[in-house]
Amino acid sequence: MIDILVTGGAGQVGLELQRLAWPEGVRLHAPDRATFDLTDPGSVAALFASRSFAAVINPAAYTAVDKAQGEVAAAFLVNAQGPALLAEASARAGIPLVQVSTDYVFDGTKADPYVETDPVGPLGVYGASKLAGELAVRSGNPRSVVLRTAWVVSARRANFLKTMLRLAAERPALRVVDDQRGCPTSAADIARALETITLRLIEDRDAPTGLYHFVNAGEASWCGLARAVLARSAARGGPHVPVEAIATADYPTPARRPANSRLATAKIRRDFAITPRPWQDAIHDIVDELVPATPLPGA
Ligand SMILES: NC(=O)C1=CN([C@@H]2O[C@H](COP(=O)(O)OP(=O)(O)OC[C@H]3O[C@@H](n4cnc5c(N)ncnc54)[C@H](OP(=O)(O)O)[C@@H]3O)[C@@H](O)[C@H]2O)C=CC1
Ligand SMILES: Cc1cn([C@H]2C[C@H](O)[C@@H](COP(=O)(O)OP(=O)(O)O[C@H]3O[C@@H](C)C(=O)[C@@H](O)[C@H]3O)O2)c(=O)[nH]c1=O
Ligand SMILES: [Mg+2]
Repeated sequence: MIDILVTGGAGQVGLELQRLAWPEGVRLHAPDRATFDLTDPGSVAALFASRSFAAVINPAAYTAVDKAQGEVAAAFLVNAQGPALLAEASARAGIPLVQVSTDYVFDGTKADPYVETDPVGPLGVYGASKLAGELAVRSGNPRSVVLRTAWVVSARRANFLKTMLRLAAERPALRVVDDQRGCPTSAADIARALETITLRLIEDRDAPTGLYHFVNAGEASWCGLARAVLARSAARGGPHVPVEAIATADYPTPARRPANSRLATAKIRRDFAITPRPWQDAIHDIVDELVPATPLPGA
């Protein structure tokens, strides 16, 4: 039996990893936070002593971008110290580690999509803590992949897509920033990419390691994403309201966010033969799950 440890099993990506059909003979272990705290050295040691894993996937994180500005220690504990402990334990066990990271490691000043070799420069605590996690993983376990993704959406847990549907049901109109551009990405698609990478690392000692970007194809502003979500909702008889395009200056937040955090995916396409689908297709699947189609009158 091939046992794979998945952290943060109740999060967006952790849940989708468990919804995937894994090959026969592969078993996921996704302990909840009450039974496994990745920031506690004793908890990590006990889990690794309890069975021999073939690989670790770490999507667990402190993901509250604005709140992190006032909770620096808590963000670094989960996003940097946790990954450092996992890197140490997995390296000692001689197994690969796949870490999930973020587009918010970039400052957003580049005109084009970011590639893996571009310099980083996080604008906030969340991005800085995730960057520290990347470095801890890469230095602590050479058999590791750090997968940067962005703008994660799914039908479960809290995310921007679900916020837009909720607000559309509560308000006559929405105002959403149109000058931050990125790549909306389905948690289910991230889970499939993680599966491909992890199985490859388990099977092949010479599998590629290091930094990779994975996002759905295409790009959007938050305003564009909101409009696409509500258009799909409207088509199914769900909540929809007009979305006004505003500037970042008109929507003040505690954390600064990059104006451009689009990620280029040529490297993961080449090394892992992973082909991301357009973000619009992913958004349709998720909205369709959340907004059951209303039959037409008389139908
Ligand atoms: N969400 C996004 O838009 C983006 C996310 N990412 C990265 O992708 C990864 C997955 O994100 P996503 O699925 O959205 O995250 P979620 O916030 O949905 O889930 C994170 C999970 O981590 C768990 N967790 C937090 N602290 C600990 C701890 N100390 N020990 C064990 N588990 C812990 C949470 O537990 P609990 O259930 O108790 O809250 C939760 O289940 C993260 O690494 C994130 O940084 C990258 C780009 C965009
Ligand atoms: C709710 C709302 C947000 N906004 C703006 C605020 C912000 O600039 C932008 C996105 O809002 P959110 O706070 O939902 O998104 P944010 O928490 O910044 O999302 C980020 O999460 C972390 C975990 C990541 O790693 C990133 O890739 C990214 O997905 O939209 C509006 O303009 N109008 C609104 O009604
Ligand atoms: Mg948020």
